[in-house]
Amino acid sequence: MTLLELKNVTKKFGGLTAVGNMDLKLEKDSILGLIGPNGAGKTTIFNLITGIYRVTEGDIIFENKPINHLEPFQVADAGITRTFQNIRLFKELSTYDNILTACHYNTNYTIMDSVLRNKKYREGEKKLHKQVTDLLDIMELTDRKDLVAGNLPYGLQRRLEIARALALHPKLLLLDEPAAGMNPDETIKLMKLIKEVRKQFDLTVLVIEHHMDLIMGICDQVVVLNFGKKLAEGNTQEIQSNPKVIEAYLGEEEIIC
Ligand SMILES: Nc1ncnc2c1ncn2[C@@H]1O[C@H](COP(=O)(O)OP(=O)(O)OP(=O)(O)O)[C@@H](O)[C@H]1O
Repeated sequence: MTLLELKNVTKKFGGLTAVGNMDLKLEKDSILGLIGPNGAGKTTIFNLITGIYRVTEGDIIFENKPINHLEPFQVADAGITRTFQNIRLFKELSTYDNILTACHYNTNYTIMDSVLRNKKYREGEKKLHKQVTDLLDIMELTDRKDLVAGNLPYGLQRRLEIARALALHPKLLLLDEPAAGMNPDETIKLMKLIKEVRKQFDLTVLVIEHHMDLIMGICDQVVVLNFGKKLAEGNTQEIQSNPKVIEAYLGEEEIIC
């Protein structure tokens, strides 16, 4: 079943076509990798899906409904969350509180309940605490829960961003360069975590990444972009042996991995 579809999507910035006539299908429960050289249009696609940018032309369909007119918070409500290329945590808050702020989105008590500290509020808070504790555990951040997020090592900040995105119970998770700045050991650990959370949360994942070992290690399908256009798509083996991809992108592998 197709969860997300881009139909003939174009995004122009003035005279620059960042994404041109893009068709893309993302099957439910799959992990799709989006790769391509710098400036190929990958992050623009994330910004279009999440409502940060408006399409110039075309449609974005999620669960059979168009979402390209929705505001970012409505896209999140529909079940799509993301992480950012440039980490966007609340750097002064603790690891725990960063996840808690996202979990608060799921509460059903009112301001009045919290002022009165009534049963509904207390039960809601207990549920929140459990959600945060579970996410800390899954992302292996429990022993850092009291640390200020800005002081976490880079790799753990990236894991915290994923934990925060998961707090909204997404159906589709968009990861923008989740392994950027990570060493090989951290990358291997991240790959394992992404596979685990995909299963545990029944997630579909769209991931942008320059680390080819991560893409080739976790993706079911890969789409290669070049100058805002689709250059190739297929499974990891097909992509690795595609001469057009090798020429435009994978030939650079030694530099980017
Ligand atoms: N808000 C914007 N205004 C003008 N041009 C933009 C804007 N956002 C992106 N672009 C341009 O669109 C093109 C695609 O950019 P995009 O960030 O999507 O590429 P990318 O594939 O994600 O690159 P990278 O791997 O470096 O992150 C680039 O030429 C970029 O300069």
